Amino acid sequence: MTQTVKLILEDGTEIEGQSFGAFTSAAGEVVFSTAMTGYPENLTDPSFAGQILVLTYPMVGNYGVPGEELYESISKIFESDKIHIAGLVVNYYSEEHSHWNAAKSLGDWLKEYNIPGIFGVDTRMLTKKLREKGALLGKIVAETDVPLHDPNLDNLVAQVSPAGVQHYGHGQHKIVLVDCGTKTNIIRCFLERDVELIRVPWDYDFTTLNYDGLFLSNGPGDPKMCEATIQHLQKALQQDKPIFGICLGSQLMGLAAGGDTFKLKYGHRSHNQPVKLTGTQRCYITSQNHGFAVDTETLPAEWDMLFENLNDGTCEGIKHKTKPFFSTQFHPEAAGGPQDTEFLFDDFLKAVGEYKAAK
Ligand SMILES: NC(=O)CC[C@H](N)C(=O)O
Repeated sequence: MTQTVKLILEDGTEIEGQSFGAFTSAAGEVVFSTAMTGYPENLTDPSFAGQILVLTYPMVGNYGVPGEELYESISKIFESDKIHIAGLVVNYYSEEHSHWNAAKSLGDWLKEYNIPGIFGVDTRMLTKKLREKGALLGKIVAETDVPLHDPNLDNLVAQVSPAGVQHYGHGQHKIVLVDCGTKTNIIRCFLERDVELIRVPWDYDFTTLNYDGLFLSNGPGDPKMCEATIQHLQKALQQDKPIFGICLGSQLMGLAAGGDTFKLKYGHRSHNQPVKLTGTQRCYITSQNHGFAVDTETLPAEWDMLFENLNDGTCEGIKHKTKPFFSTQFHPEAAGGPQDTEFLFDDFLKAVGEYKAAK
């Protein structure tokens, strides 16, 4: 027996569907992802905080949710320690699941974190609407109504960033990871390499630390909310130590460099976004999940666009012309999605090695 719930959008659209997960109401920004798999990764990616996620792949839940396993005290399976989305919208929810490592159903997992899901929604119609009008505010309404709420007005990074400093791994390169809502696969990617990782909160003054390279993580919401990170980063940009940023980290690098960011109409969320490496004809297929982008036109003269999105021409990463600073708007750590650009972690650590050798 399922219960009826509604998805209501700010433009007045009301769609009736069936409840799965928690039978509760929630508001957020409604965004869509065209990735065909990867809901365990997406739902636990802190970058999705405040968002009601519409999955365009028609059948969801059929492979269940894996059980937790730990790796160096972090999750081996998930991208953080909880579900971050505000709600989930699917066409067909598969109540039966089957997979070798499934431990529970998607619906039960959502219930554990009190997150509502709605199924039986024409997600094709909904996605067309979001593409035409842009991302809209919306809410899933069960018994009690809730007001619409724009999560981009909140400092979501402060909500998902850790409270204290943590250390991981033993390696020759000491990397500071500024955690604005990092995906654990970024930590795993570093720990598989020759790295000692110092994970610090988003507003921590890392400029006082002794390190070889600086990494800026992904994270939720509007990058302009991260004033403290931008200020610290501006100091780091005065030095020559290598810096690498992913997604929100790329936007923060752009802002700290003196450039601007803007909100994309409906964002890029999928596992098959084509990006071109500037100065080459080389194209990579990438995993993406973002609603903002660096405005390439506003970048100071000493910076270049590093990658370009081949669908809409927007900036997919930036690079300093002379110093070892670079970033990607896409996710080289994947999880989920293609792993084709994971070599960028090696490129960064190579730059760190070269910096240390030159010193
Ligand atoms: N995945 C991310 O880091 C997203 C960055 C930022 N919150 C955006 O939506 O553009």
